[in-house]
Amino acid sequence: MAVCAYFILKIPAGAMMSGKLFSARPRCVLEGLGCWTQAPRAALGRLPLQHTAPRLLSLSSADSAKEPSRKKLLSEKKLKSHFVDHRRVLVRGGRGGDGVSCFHSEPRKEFGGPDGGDGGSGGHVILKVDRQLKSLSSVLSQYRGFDGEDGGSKNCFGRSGALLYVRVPMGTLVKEGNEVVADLSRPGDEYVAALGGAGGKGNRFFLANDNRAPVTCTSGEPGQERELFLELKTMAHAGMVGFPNAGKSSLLRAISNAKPAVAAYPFTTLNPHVGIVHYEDHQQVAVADVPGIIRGAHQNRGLGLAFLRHIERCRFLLFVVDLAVPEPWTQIEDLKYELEKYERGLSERPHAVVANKIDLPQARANLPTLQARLGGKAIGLSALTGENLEELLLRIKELHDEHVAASRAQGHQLFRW
Ligand SMILES: Nc1nc2c(ncn2[C@@H]2O[C@H](COP(=O)(O)OP(=O)(O)OP(=O)(O)O)[C@@H](O)[C@H]2O)c(=O)[nH]1
Ligand SMILES: [Mg+2]
Repeated sequence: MAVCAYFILKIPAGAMMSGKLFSARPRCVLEGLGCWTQAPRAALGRLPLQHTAPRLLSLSSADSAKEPSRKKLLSEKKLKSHFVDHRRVLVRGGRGGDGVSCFHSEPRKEFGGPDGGDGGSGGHVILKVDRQLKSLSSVLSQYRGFDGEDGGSKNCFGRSGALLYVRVPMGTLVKEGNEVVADLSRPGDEYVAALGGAGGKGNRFFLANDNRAPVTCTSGEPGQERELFLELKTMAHAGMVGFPNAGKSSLLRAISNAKPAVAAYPFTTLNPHVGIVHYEDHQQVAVADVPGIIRGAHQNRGLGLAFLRHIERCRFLLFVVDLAVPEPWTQIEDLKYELEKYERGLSERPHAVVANKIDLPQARANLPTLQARLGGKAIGLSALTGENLEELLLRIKELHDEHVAASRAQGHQLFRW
């Protein structure tokens, strides 16, 4: 199944304003709020709102000063045609230029000897990471490198073909057949997809003691030809997984400036969306929202699991459950089971459990049981009203900091959006 996707990356204009740890709340919800201070974790459940310094976490917003964006949002269906997360590409290196056979001749120098130059070599086709790209949609189905120029008389060598760069998004996996040949997961990564052909030799090259007038010249070689499969694995720090309608997209809208569609029917989200959460210390955490998973997704029920490739590389996960359904804790078991079916060990990544829709009475009643089952680790909140969002934000930061520390200890390069 061809999974197409599009993700929205919007960095709020207010993000760089000083004194804002986080700024992306819809105005209607938080209008009039001052700022949030970092309260002790135990007390966070009750949301103490304090209008005191120091400003650590601000949900009042730059938005309020900002004019609403007039940019028209694309529907999920349209996004599908804009965002491509896998592509088959035929790449062929440039052909080498031909060598030339000719002889030097000038007045009073009848046998000037061979002077046919070599052809230039063909240009390579190179895949190069471009951090601005977020989809493979700009990648065409075929690329042919630039040909080398033919050689010339008077020992002139042909010019080599220029390199042809194909820009791909960060997180592109290059496969040939079933074999992974390159993983372009860091900024600036390059991969030579097809080598250019060698240039041919002119007759000057064949000059030898026993052959003073060679007429032989060779033609340039064709470039390498390969069929490659590009697969995009979105690179975000956190990946949100949950059943359809759990409120993942609502949550992403609430904590970042991304605008995924929200509706009361399942499978509203068809494409991954990435939103950026901005913290006061200028840290930016990318959070990905993917389509909903249902029980049996590994047997291709619902939208299947193919889109999980977009959270495969997330450093930590957010399990989002709808607390208003009967026995919401079973959702977590089902989600973990499906993740394990997709990739072993995926469900054991560092994670947080987000119990959404706490504003509903039946949800509030379910929270103590869920907490008891999870040892008090669930974060009860409401994406709709904004209740207790800051506990989630702090937990995301905690998980991110742990990941940063672990990466530094192992000497890994950190990636930034
Ligand atoms: N009462 C209440 N409703 C919510 C809350 N969060 C989301 N909803 C509603 O739940 C419905 C589904 O929300 P979405 O954000 O689209 O859910 P989703 O998990 O992204 O769903 P899919 O994209 O289909 O997987 C919408 O009608 C939301 O308005 C909440 O905190 N409280
Ligand atoms: Mg959604």
